[in-house]
Amino acid sequence: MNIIEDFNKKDDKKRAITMGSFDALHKAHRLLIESTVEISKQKNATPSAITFCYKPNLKKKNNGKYILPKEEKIRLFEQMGIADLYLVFFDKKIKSMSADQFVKDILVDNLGVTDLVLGDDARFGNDMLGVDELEKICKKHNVRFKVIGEVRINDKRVSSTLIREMLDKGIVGAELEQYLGRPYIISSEVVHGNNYGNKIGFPTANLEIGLEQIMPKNGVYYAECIIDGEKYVTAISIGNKPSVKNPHYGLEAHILDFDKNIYGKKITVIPKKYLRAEIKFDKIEDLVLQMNSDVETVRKLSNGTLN
Ligand SMILES: Cc1cc2nc3c(=O)[nH]c(=O)nc-3n(C[C@H](O)[C@H](O)[C@H](O)COP(=O)(O)O)c2cc1C
Ligand SMILES: Nc1ncnc2c1ncn2[C@@H]1O[C@H](COP(=O)(O)OP(=O)(O)O)[C@@H](O)[C@H]1O
Repeated sequence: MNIIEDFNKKDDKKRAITMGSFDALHKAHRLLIESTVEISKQKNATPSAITFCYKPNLKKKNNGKYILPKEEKIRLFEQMGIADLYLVFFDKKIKSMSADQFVKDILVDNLGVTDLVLGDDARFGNDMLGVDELEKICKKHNVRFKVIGEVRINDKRVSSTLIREMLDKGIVGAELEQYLGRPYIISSEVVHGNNYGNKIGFPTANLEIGLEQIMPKNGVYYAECIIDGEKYVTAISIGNKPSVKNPHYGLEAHILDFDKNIYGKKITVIPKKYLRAEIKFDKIEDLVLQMNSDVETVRKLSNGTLN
């Protein structure tokens, strides 16, 4: 997949394109991308997408927080068959364009767009036009226009806001994934922690999480973890570990039946079920007892002796 960082490079490709912030790359987003890829196949066009770059301090929406880290978002676009991904800052010049100018000057003249696929709530241009007006503009410039209607599951509209609310409530695993249409994963490099885990008999791989990344609510979860392509049953804790010195935010993973040095490795964690809130223990022995009990719960959930 090509990652293109501005709209100025012209070529002679014909493109079917979709556009949006795609914060969660949830089920409705996936339908937009699937439709773009399908149209591209039929029309022999290049399947393309436009999405926003992150500028955490400038992007006020959702306090500058996002669900998908940039790297993960790129991976998902590629996996879904997008060939050209425009990862572009919406700078002053683009912001000041009307929808008509954007379609004509950027989409048609620069990018060679023949087909535009948008969600039913899409709006763009300094005039913030919605899909009815955008359809007319596309017609005028000979761009075929397709709107993907609302996606509802269990009577809820699938949206990035819904996904954010679910993560805030600690909803992960199958329940969350039906709205995402894909596994929910957290991928990061294993870094050094306080070196305390081994001392208390519970080595925990520490994953550093950017403060801009929206995470499931703090607490202990049953999870799986993928290391070098192998899957392991895992107990994770997300939060500030209030019982120990140097409390700081992160994700800690105790991998069951595992004993290897994995510092520096990129590992993937798949949270499956929220178990409990973080507790501030006064005595480390109590923390260890609780962690033992968590591991037993996780083991039972993984072998089906507990639901
Ligand atoms: C399953 C599990 C449950 C945990 N529960 C708590 C908790 O309730 N309270 C807490 O302060 N820390 C909790 N932790 C975090 C531990 O305090 C932390 O893993 C330990 O201090 C080792 O940290 P280190 O890897 O930085 O050395 C938990 C960790 C795991 C893996
Ligand atoms: N079962 C296991 N689960 C997690 N990490 C393990 C396990 N066995 C060995 N390790 C290794 O031990 C490290 C964690 O040990 P720990 O004492 O908690 O140190 P730190 O505070 O640096 O995370 C992991 O980063 C990993 O390299």
